Amino acid sequence: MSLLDAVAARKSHSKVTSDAPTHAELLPLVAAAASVADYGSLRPWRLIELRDDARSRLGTAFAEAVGLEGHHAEKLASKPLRASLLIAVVAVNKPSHKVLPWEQDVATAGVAHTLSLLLHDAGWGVMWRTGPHVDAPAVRELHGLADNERLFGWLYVGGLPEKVKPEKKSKFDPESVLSQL
Ligand SMILES: Cc1cc2nc3c(=O)[nH]c(=O)nc-3n(C[C@H](O)[C@H](O)[C@H](O)COP(=O)(O)O)c2cc1C
Repeated sequence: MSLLDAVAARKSHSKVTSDAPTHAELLPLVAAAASVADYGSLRPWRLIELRDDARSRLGTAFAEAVGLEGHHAEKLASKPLRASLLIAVVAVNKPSHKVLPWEQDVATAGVAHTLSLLLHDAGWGVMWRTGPHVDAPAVRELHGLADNERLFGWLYVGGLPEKVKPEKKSKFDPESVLSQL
């Protein structure tokens, strides 16, 4: 499959099986994703794998963030269990006289998009999720974020279900976004 076809075929998978790539399988994909354009080569990002109990702890942090208890808390706390592997995307704002914070954030987003594409291409189901509690203190604390760090959400990663819903994406007209000066 050409790169063009692989990129065009990417779609998110909200429902995935409990399979997940191993740490060793992730490494070459992360290494390739690190090739995104990065002004000043600051590498203003890092990634954190959440597996097993770490996902439950994230769910507890979600519930703590909104002060929920009982059934509602359980429902919210189960959200991170939708995939066996969550990859937290962390933007790390590095001190720089020439590279603005937003320019660093763009590199971080690029890494997350590229990694999700590579995972998709490797046959995994991926969905990037943030949700309303991504900046909550309990969630930040769980990930051990420093003051110069911000969570850009999680790539939920799992196996592709046998029956994947047929593509419903509407046709996109590139002329609508590509103009000329
Ligand atoms: C930074 C970011 C955060 C997102 N957060 C959520 C989210 O919390 N919940 C959600 O349903 N979709 C979220 N999405 C959108 C999905 O990842 C996905 O792109 C969307 O469902 C459209 O599906 P598609 O990627 O197949 O076009 C987010 C996307 C990005 C880039």
